[in-house]
Amino acid sequence: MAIKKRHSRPTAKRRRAPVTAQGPLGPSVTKASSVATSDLTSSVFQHADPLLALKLLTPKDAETTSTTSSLLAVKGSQSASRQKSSLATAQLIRRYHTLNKELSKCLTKLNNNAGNGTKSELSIARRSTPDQTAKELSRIAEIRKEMDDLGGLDMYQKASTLGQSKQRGGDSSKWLIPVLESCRPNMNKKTDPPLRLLDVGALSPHNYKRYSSWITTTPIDLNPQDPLITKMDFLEMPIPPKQDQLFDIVCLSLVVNFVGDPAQRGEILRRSAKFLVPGTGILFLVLPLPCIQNSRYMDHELLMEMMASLGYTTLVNHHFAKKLVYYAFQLDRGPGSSLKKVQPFSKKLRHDKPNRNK
Ligand SMILES: C[S@@+](CC[C@H](N)C(=O)[O-])C[C@H]1O[C@@H](n2cnc3c(N)ncnc32)[C@H](O)[C@@H]1O
Repeated sequence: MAIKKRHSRPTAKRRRAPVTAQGPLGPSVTKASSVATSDLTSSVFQHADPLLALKLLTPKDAETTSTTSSLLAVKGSQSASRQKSSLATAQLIRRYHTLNKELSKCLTKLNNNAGNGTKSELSIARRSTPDQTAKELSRIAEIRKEMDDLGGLDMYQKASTLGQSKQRGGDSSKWLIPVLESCRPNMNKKTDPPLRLLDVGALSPHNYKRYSSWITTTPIDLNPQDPLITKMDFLEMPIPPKQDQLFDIVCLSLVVNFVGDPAQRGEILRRSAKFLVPGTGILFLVLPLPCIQNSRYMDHELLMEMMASLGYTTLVNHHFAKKLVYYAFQLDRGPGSSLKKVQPFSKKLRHDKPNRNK
């Protein structure tokens, strides 16, 4: 189904935003076994189950979410000093993303080798030798070590917080607010029930605080940087069982691109629809501009098709800024209507240009 464009672009006021955090949702985090990482002994590599071997390679005190985000949330065990220059923070963020993606690829391969992949993945995996598995494990240990040396997820988040500081242009909520206002022109912000916003991957619990009279926020993150943020993996967050527990807004600001595994990226988008009120719910999606404008495989039109297949048939608004792209989609699926099985979108070359990202 084609996406309809609804509103013209609002004039976003440049404000830093803040909010009300809601109660705990119940963490879904497990600790991985605490065995030294650097000790890559051949006995580990010879382990019959590569996933078990991987656990043995998990750094001491590393925190992981259970299955879905697997071992991506490596927490820095060393206190690296806070990087101040914007170049340094940008470099750190970029390197962390690259490592995260490579780590996901290695983990997927191992998972397939352990017999947990799809049919076609498994047939490829069956051809991999113990040597290849050992190589994979060794590379995973190297990646983890580098992530840890960088300061882990914690340092990545601190760098990202710097990236959203006032001096660097503020956080992305300032674009969303006028969009929400345009969606609810008749809302009485003082007397109407507040809009419920789920902020996934929140670095601060205060992004919408300024609007707390009409927006109530539930901030969650894999590794909360503030006690008001609930420690929660969105991929494991229980889907609200009742209609009146659904959210009016789900915010995925720079979260989808953070996730290294393409299947998990898709799952995050697919899941978002299950948390929203059908008919009025808004998905706020923020991505780095190159993900849409400089990719060989993805562009604005394909994203529209994918989102429409999930029920997001109205593009309420979008904005291509210098570095980021902002989307507000409305979940149009009516109450009670079930989604047809979504056809998979296979990886197809759309822009065969040498300077485009792979
Ligand atoms: C680049 S930061 C984005 C922060 C903020 N939303 C912003 O716009 O600046 C990505 C955050 O997403 C979080 N994240 C990634 N996957 C997640 C998941 N499955 N559940 C919850 N948080 C997740 C990471 O822990 C990280 O803090």
